[in-house]
Amino acid sequence: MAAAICCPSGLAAASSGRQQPSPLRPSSFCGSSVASCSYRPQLSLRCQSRRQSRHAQSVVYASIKAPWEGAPPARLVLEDGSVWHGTAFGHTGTEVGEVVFNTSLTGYQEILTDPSYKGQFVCFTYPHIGNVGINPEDMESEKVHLGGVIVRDLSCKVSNYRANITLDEYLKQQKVMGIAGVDTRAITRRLRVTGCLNGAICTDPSVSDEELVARTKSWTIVGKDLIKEVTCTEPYEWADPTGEEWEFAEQAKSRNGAPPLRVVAYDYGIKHNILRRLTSFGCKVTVVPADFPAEKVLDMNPDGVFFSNGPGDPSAVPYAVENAKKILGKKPVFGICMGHQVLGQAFGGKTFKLKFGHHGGNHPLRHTPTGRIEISSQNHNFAVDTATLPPEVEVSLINLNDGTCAGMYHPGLRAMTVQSHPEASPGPHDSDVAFTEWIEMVKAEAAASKA
Ligand SMILES: NC(=O)CC[C@H](N)C(=O)O
Repeated sequence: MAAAICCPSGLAAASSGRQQPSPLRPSSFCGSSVASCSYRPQLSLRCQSRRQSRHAQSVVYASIKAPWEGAPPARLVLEDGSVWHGTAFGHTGTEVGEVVFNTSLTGYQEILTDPSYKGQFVCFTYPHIGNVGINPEDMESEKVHLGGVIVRDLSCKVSNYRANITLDEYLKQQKVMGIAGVDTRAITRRLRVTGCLNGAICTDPSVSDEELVARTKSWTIVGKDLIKEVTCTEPYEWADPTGEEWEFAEQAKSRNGAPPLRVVAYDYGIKHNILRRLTSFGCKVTVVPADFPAEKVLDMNPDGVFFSNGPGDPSAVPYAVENAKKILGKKPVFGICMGHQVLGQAFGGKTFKLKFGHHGGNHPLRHTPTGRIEISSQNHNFAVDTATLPPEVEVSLINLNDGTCAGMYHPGLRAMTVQSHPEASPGPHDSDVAFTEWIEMVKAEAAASKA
């Protein structure tokens, strides 16, 4: 049975009486032998404040026990029947979601707090996760939205002057489950062959593998409106720009003295760095809930309207598409990721589910008008079907890994979209030019309306 070959124990092993994983050797957690591992048990967090810690402290020791000491066993059960035994971190219990793999080498905190991962478990292909802890500055939203975290090797120490909590502690606080010590490479290869699979992470030994498989099979992300679970409830203003290290875009640098551009941003699960980036480009941003009526947005008479990233199936949010249709042609619009998929449908196109999606920081794109190649950060499982788009829509960006649509222009409706994340932090900045392009469009329209 395939499961028995590529994971330490499959259903066959479990049903033959082997319910618990064999104890993991310490070396499988910290990547070094016990003797060379500098983990110190039971020390409280030593990183007090950013300024104090910047020069004096570079290492935060976890207040938790070493991951292999006393951590409860956990299982990841996939809907194909494979069972992956490991060790729990974060919250305990049982959770079901769609398993996706992310190939980013850095940025697990940004991934955890990206609302677009709602309903999904992220399997990190980078083998060593947790080494920079969690800090208050790199949040992409107020909380963790994804359903579960799958890692090969949970770091036993935190080395980052900005960190104030370990990954394990943060996930406990957030009541989100993690499993460590599983073969993330084998899981990723499986997902690449079969496509995305639903999975269950479970720390409860009284729940059988068979029951967990059944639960994964009766769950689906398709057709679910997950946006309503992550959007804001009331409109709010955003005023915080990106920091100095982001001052590489001429457009953002030359904003001084210019009156702000007024932008309304639909919040489908908006990432903070999108808001910071728009602010850096001179926008005064009002964020509105996902179902905020288009008429009210138009009454606010903004210079431009933005449609954000967000979780789940874009075909399950017709109200968002209807609002977008009412705004198209009346204001310059820009959509990122879910926003791109909503606008694609508003243009008349359809979306479909990719085999295993795009999740990582090194996806190559070609900008069709110029031939420019961008390395982009990506996180999506659905895509716009170019064959369904009307002829007025130009496919502006193509994903060079699989030829799918990564961006659109609708010149007649003054609309542009990108499927990738030009704001990605951390991430390549090649796609930041998308903000420059849209801001030019908004400025031109604002100038024309005043003339
Ligand atoms: N990052 C996003 O906005 C994700 C878009 C959509 N939820 C998808 O998975 O395709």
